[in-house]
Amino acid sequence: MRRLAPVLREDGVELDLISLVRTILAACKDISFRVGQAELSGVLGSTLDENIQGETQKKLDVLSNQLLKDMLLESGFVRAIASEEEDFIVEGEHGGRFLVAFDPLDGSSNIDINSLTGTIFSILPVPDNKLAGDAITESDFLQPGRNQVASGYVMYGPSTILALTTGKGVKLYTLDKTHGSFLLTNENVSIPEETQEFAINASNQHSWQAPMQRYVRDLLDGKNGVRGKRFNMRWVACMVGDVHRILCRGGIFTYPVHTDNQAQPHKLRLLYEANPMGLLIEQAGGLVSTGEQNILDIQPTELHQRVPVILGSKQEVQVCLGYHD
Ligand SMILES: O=P(O)(O)OC[C@H]1O[C@](O)(COP(=O)(O)O)[C@@H](O)[C@@H]1O
Ligand SMILES: [Mg+2]
Ligand SMILES: [Mg+2]
Repeated sequence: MRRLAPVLREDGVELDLISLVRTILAACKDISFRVGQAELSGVLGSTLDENIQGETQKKLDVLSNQLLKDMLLESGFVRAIASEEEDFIVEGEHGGRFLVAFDPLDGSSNIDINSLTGTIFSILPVPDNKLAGDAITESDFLQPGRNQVASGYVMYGPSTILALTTGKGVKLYTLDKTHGSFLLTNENVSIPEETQEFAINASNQHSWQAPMQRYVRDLLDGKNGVRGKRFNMRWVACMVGDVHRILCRGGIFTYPVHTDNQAQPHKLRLLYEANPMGLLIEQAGGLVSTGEQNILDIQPTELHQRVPVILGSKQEVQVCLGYHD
């Protein structure tokens, strides 16, 4: 099986970007080890702190953030980082040509129950108008998802798996823990266009808007309803796990608008959840939307901006969007 770097070189990926991806993966290998050690290395449980989004930080959220932040900022390839666990951007070397936004540990509520978690990353170019010595500001990160030069996730499950796109399709790599290399295990991920599987947190049903209510009701009606087929439901409570399932066998995933929480009507974050996952899904032949527009076309206005998300198998997402027209 082939290793990551030669595969990326063959895809024509520039050397600095390959080195940057390898830096992210070095941190992820460390996170993977610590997730596996769990109770044995005292990393389970919460800290006494909250992040800027008002969520209690788990010890592994903080640890994973620190590992990624330190390794990226010392790498020389990264000009600045943005993270779910950092209130503001953090600047690195002045020479770096890339910006990295990441969710250091996705699916935090799964940490203490030994269930799926992951790291999500988005790599953006430093804007052309920035000279080598110029300070990077938050606005430099506010680029549409289409600008991403690469995105991916590392999933910490029974195997540690990397899903990566550099704009030429999506490839999966599995971490061989015997010698620490990510080896190519699927060179061309392709999401089936149709599906009979959906993922939504149904406990929020009371607060969905009318189109989503109608769409899910029709799914639940099964064979005798307007859809004429039975749908199955899955919910991992970790976006990485749900997106991974969709890359493997199709499906639709949505975290829609909540009408009962005006202060925070959306859950998922644009820069380090929706955009990187959006690029992966699109590159694998799927579709991503807020219900109104393609997620990758959104012009971000805030670092920790949240958006509604509908993604997955092309035809099923189109059906769902039909209810929103
Ligand atoms: O707990 P809920 O409401 O089902 O939400 C689950 C969603 O929240 C998230 O866990 C948010 O990610 P974090 O753990 O990084 O905050 C997603 O991964 C997942 O899809
Ligand atoms: Mg997350
Ligand atoms: Mg997180």
